[in-house]
Amino acid sequence: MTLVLNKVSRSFDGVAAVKDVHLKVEKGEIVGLLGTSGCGKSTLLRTISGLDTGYDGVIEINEKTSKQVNEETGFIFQEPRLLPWLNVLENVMFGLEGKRAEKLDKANHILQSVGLAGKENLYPKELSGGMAQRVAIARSLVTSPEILLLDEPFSALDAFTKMQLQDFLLDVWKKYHTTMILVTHDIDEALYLCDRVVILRGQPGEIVEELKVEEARPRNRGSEQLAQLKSDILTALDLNKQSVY
Ligand SMILES: Nc1ncnc2c1ncn2[C@@H]1O[C@H](COP(=O)(O)OP(=O)(O)OP(=O)(O)O)[C@@H](O)[C@H]1O
Repeated sequence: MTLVLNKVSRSFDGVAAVKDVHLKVEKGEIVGLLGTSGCGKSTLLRTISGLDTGYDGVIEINEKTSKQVNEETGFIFQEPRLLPWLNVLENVMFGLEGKRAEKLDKANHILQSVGLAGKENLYPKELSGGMAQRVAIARSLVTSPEILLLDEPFSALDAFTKMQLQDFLLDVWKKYHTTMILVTHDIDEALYLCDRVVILRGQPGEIVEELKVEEARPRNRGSEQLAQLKSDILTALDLNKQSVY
């Protein structure tokens, strides 16, 4: 098991944000965390990454517990957070340690492997939103994280770019089999990408349901199976109301 959360709770100033979360994630799984605003999805992701250590309970990554920033994890935010004074290659090299030649080699390799060859010398202001987010993902992958934590990574993008980036993420997964935890508000995105969708509800947020998405990839975004799962998720979120009009 790559990741285990055992009875994880987090409060801020005595107010509970998440409560008694149990979650197990297998190596190479893509797991979606879905829930309405404020149910603690980002809080959970931050505790897993070690960016937030003020939680109760136990988090194990590869059977080790640590309340430090977990080097096994990479974090992708909603916005790319590239350094504007560095070009694409330098941004990807930024988080690496070691000799410059080795860093260059690794950064060039990852850029090549995720289809960004030829973009090395561009600066962030010259990139589209989608391209910048690809670079952010490459910057994270270059450190070979065991688990990629993605906090609404495509929510700032237009619908078409978003779909392209979802396919980009699946290409990355095919190459590296990186375990991924994806926080999203977008049910279609969760169903297109994830092996399993975990639904949180309430304040404090608690896991209320988990659904497996059995459909083989590449998935058909309009399939009946995904439509049925979407309906199940809306019901679990209490959003599948029949019209009374
Ligand atoms: N640093 C903090 N200090 C105080 N309260 C916080 C802090 N971080 C989160 N919270 C509170 O914890 C609860 C959960 O927040 P969180 O951002 O994890 O929810 P979320 O499900 O990710 O929401 P959204 O979907 O809107 O991003 C909220 O009530 C929020 O106000």
